[in-house]
Amino acid sequence: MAFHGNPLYNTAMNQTPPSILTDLWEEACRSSSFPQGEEKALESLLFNTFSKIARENLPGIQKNFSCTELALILFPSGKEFRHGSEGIQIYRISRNTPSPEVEITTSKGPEALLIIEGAHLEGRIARTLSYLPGYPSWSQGILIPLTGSTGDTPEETLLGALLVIPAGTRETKTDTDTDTDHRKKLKSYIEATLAPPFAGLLENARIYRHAHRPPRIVTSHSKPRNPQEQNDQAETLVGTRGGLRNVLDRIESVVPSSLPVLLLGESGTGKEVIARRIHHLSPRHEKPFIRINCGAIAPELIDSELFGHERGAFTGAIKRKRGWFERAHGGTLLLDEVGDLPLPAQVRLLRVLQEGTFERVGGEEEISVDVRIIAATHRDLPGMIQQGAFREDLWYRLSGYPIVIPPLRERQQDIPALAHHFCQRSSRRFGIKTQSITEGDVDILRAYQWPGNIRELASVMDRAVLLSEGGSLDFHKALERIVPLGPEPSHNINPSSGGCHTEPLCFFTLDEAIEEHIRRALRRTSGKIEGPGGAARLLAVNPHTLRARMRRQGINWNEYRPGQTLPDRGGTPPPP
Ligand SMILES: Nc1ncnc2c1ncn2[C@@H]1O[C@H](COP(=O)(O)OP(=O)(O)OP(=O)(O)O)[C@@H](O)[C@H]1O
Repeated sequence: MAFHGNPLYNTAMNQTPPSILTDLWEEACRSSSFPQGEEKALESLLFNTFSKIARENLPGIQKNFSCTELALILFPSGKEFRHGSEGIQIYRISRNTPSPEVEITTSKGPEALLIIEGAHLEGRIARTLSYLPGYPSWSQGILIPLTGSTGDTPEETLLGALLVIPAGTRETKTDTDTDTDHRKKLKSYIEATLAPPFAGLLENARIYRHAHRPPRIVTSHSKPRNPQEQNDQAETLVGTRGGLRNVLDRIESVVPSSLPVLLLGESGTGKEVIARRIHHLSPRHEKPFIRINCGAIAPELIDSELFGHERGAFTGAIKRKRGWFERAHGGTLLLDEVGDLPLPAQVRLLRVLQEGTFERVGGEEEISVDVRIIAATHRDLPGMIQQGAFREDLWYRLSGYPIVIPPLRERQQDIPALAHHFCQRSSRRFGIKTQSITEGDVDILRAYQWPGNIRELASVMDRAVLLSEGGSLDFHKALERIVPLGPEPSHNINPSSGGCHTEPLCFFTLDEAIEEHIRRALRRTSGKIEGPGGAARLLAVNPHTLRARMRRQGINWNEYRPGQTLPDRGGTPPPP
């Protein structure tokens, strides 16, 4: 068999490269092609991602492994599925075609009763396929069932199957033992790495189709409560006709259900705004929306904050306290910076997600809650999984419906609308009437990279409006304040190296550089963190995020308050 004896291939079998999952998820989330059906998503997933996977993780796959055909078999959902095989869709992808095209076959073929009861899933799929005309040799391929949950119930449903036909299968009448062994390894490799994301993709597609099934029923719940709220929503989420359109489509699809949602995006891209939007549009909108910044709670208090505690559970627990899960009952809980959750809390969270139950700290009573979880993070969770800092099972639970929010630099079409929005907001806030934004201004804003994303744009606009004193806006000036053109001599000189201009002698680690940058901001703001003139605005980050970061890096804001003794390091950067 083609992949026979390739040591690199065997190495790849033993690992689950997280980049594969990330690539697939990102591709699946970014793809706006679900409305047109899965074929487009498949095209990009299979031909871009699968070949990337092959290139990066299974060296030699093209020469040696070469699967001749890949097929995705989709089963009709729910009741329809139980009544027969009509409606099975088969997406055949042949790698031998010079310019690959996805061939779609919809089976109107013979009725074949297929009831999924968990056991012998694969045998049943294979049997059903054998009824379909034209694919006699498929039974020799590697069949991976793709299961997921398409509704609010945790029950697993068969969504489809992935069929990989290794080269030579058609010609080979009988497999040798070694071949079978390799096929088994290949199967478990695909199962571990590809099946979950593919199942997620299909689940997403189904939810999307379900939500867009004509005629659409709009319940009174899903309408905004009053015109004011409608205005608020329209005002807070800018970009819905531009770069956020795909995100909006995905939000619309998920709001009717209670599926957990995972918001992925850099800091300041609007994850919290989007989480609020999901809540407001959902049937839960009259119940609480609670946001918790997981990174801002001291690790020893996390359990008690999330799940509550009983009186006397620990020193200082003078009375029973309900945790955030209980308080959010019926509503939505945003777990912001979920990557900062310590591992023991991750275990408890997993249990709530799986069973909907937990106990208060120091308590025995089992409490059940009905809470929609939205998790958000700017961190690389798959990377953290590999380092053992984030549980893989929790990642799968949370990422049932991932939404990737693109950074501002990748959605420049939103810049004019956002700039106008924030210009009006800043003018109102400071009572300063400015001249309007010109095309030249927009060009300047477009040329900037926005590492702090929309939060940074908002604070640049605050600065531009303040500096304008009622005249024209000067974005060169407003941006200069954030990106100083030259180094600040007193802070950027490393005494041990004789200066920072000789790069290799004063190359700080990223953590050191971040720490020093935060300290500089605190020096400027005299220890003020939040609000106008605070370090969070200067750094264009959320104050909670900044506090969490400071705690992690052992920075005490108090040291920078007037009248306090300055820390030893003063203006000196950390040693290289
Ligand atoms: N699409 C948008 N339209 C209008 N304002 C937005 C939009 N996205 C973000 N903002 C504004 O940008 C700021 C940052 O947004 P938000 O706090 O939601 O970002 P985040 O991704 O959750 O950041 P972090 O990861 O640092 O917590 C907020 O003031 C928010 O109102």
